[in-house]
Amino acid sequence: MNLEIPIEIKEKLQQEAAKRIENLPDVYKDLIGKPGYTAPDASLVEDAVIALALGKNVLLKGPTGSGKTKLAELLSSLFGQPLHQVNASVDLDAEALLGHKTLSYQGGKQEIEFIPGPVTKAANHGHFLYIDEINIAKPETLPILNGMLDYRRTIANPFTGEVIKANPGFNVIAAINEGYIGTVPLNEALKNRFVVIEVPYIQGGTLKEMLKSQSMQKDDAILDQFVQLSSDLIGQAKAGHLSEDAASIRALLDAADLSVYLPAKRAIQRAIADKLEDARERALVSNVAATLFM
Ligand SMILES: Nc1ncnc2c1ncn2[C@@H]1O[C@H](COP(=O)(O)OP(=O)(O)OP(=O)(O)O)[C@@H](O)[C@H]1O
Repeated sequence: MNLEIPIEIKEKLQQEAAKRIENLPDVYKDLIGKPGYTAPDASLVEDAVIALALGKNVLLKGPTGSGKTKLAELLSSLFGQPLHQVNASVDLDAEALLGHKTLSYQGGKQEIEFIPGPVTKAANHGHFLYIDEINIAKPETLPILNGMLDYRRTIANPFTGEVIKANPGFNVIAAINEGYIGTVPLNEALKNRFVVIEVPYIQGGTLKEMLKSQSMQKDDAILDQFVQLSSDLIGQAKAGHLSEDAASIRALLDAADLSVYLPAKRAIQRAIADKLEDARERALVSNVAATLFM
């Protein structure tokens, strides 16, 4: 079976992308190749920009696949700053944040060299730091960052004995996915150092616009059905019948893309239902899909 994207679709996508890029102000041009973030309302981006401009740390709080990483990329590009990223995990330790020592050979001589990690690089260069899934990290790891997150904007580097000082332009964005399995409530002292921006799943007309620009599915009526599917899945998740992941926009985009080549119900089964652990949840997603798609 030939799964090559039809040339007309590729060309159309390229033309649309070129048109959008042409109309962008310069600061957005860093986003070329990465479709940007679509906000549920203008105040969300505006509040985050103001908080960052005032030197506050911003905590993006929202369910999986709600666009937190896209928003962090947009914010750093609006400030014209590169983004250094930490993907938190239970194994996250001081070395993964600050850097590590290694042996190097200079002119035949062995030396100990410090390789800076994302926090050190962002602080030294006055860039943005993005800590994704910050509430998955072990609670004892993150207090290392406290000094960097408050007015001191410095921390002692335990590996070199030097002080790491944040240069102007340094900003911190973190993301949490509250209630997700494996996460722990964020330590109060840490949470206290952030301004919180809620990042919900986009809905209705905003979701349709985003799907139109990011999905390969271009059929207006089918996109409307996907928007309705999203709303129904969010409703079921809110009522406690489905886990929040089922309503992820990331999974919805996958389903919409697949629906160009597969019947929509099968696309939804592959991209959304089959990811769920619980058989009843899988059946519920299939039933919701069956009410909307033939
Ligand atoms: N509001 C939005 N604007 C633009 N794209 C979005 C939006 N919401 C979701 N997406 C799309 O959904 C996918 C997931 O987005 P992203 O990785 O930013 O989510 P996330 O909230 O960081 O997810 P996670 O919590 O799983 O890390 C991306 O392909 C992105 O393009």
